[in-house]
Amino acid sequence: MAPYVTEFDLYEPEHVDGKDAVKQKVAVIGSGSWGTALARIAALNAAEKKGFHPEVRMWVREREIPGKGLLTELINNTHQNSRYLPDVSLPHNLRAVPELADVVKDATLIVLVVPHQFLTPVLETLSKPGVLAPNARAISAIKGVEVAGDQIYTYPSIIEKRLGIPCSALGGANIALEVAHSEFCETTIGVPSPEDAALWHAVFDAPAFRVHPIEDVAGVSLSGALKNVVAMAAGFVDGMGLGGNTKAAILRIGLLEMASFTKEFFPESSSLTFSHHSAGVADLITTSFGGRNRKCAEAFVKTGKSFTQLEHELLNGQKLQGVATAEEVFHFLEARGRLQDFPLFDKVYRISFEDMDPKCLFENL
Ligand SMILES: NC(=O)C1=CN([C@@H]2O[C@H](COP(=O)(O)OP(=O)(O)OC[C@H]3O[C@@H](n4cnc5c(N)ncnc54)[C@H](O)[C@@H]3O)[C@@H](O)[C@H]2O)C=CC1
Ligand SMILES: O=C(CO)COP(=O)(O)O
Repeated sequence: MAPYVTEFDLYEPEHVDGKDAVKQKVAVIGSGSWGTALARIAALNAAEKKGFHPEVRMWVREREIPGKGLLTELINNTHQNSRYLPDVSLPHNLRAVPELADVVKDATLIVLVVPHQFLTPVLETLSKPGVLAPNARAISAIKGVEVAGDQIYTYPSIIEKRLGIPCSALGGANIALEVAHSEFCETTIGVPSPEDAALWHAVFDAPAFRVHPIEDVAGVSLSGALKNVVAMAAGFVDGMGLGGNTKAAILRIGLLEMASFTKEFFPESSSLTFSHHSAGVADLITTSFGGRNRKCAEAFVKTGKSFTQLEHELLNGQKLQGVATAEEVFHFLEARGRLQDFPLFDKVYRISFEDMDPKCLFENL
């Protein structure tokens, strides 16, 4: 079983003739609310810590903002990403860049944080010869899974395979706006080696953003995906006007399904990831009270509108991840003939996609 917290030595840059042998260069791919919040922390740390290139680049999908100009210029001139992270000042060493290849040029530490729907074209560009530095390593903060028939893949495993570089996972009770306002919280990073632990800890650890590395990449990534499905169930509970007892019961049952799912299909993962870490129980709680999946699921029950419409109306360009994950997980369990042991995951799908009455959520739980 993976240890409770990985032991690692704090990152110390190597020196040659009194100078840093390697300057770590951080690139952040994604500039939504979470991408911008993570880029902000990485840039604050890079400006202060030894061994880091001071500029952090963030990939921004270029667009014209009517009456205001190009989005990248707007972010670089105002040092704010007003669309996705309003009223948050960004450090001046964080630079918005529209070309993906320019963002990762010479980068040694690459943070992937696009909504999972948009990862495929990103990986296509990054996998072209010469785009990535040979010593690059990645971390995924993406919450979702990919399913093909009866096979399921986490994003770090997809990234690692496609790009041929080690990939860690970052996840925790981290609502982006709260993190960007420096409200104290924790995050978990699943790492393939102590070296990755040291580097990613150096990139992200901050007084109000405590980073705990563990040797469970799949567990961290999966818990981030599966808790979104449970958070939808929590939203259905809110939509039906039910109280705290019901929601707590749903979270407990959901956490058990998350842990059973991981134990059965990713046996190398540790059950401690769910019970002891921010990526598990803590992320489930915060998302089920303050997340976008919860909010849209509540409105789904109250209004009868589709999730596509609610995403458009309620999220101002941000993306819902739980609906797609509920669908992926349902089809995977169906293909494996294992739906009967995951009644909560099953119901979330049927309520979302098959017009099942939300009151049926509690049957067979
Ligand atoms: N927002 C949050 O509080 C947290 C989010 N996450 C995860 O981080 C990942 C990224 O989420 P957010 O940063 O919140 O993004 P978001 O939900 O704010 O989405 C906006 C982002 O999507 C991009 N986008 C929209 N349409 C696109 C397209 N057609 N092609 C490429 N990109 C497109 C936008 O440029 C922008 O970067 C997700 O997997 C999410 O679950 C994880 C923890 C916290
Ligand atoms: O993952 C999150 C918090 O850790 C955010 O969840 P939502 O996508 O539901 O807002």
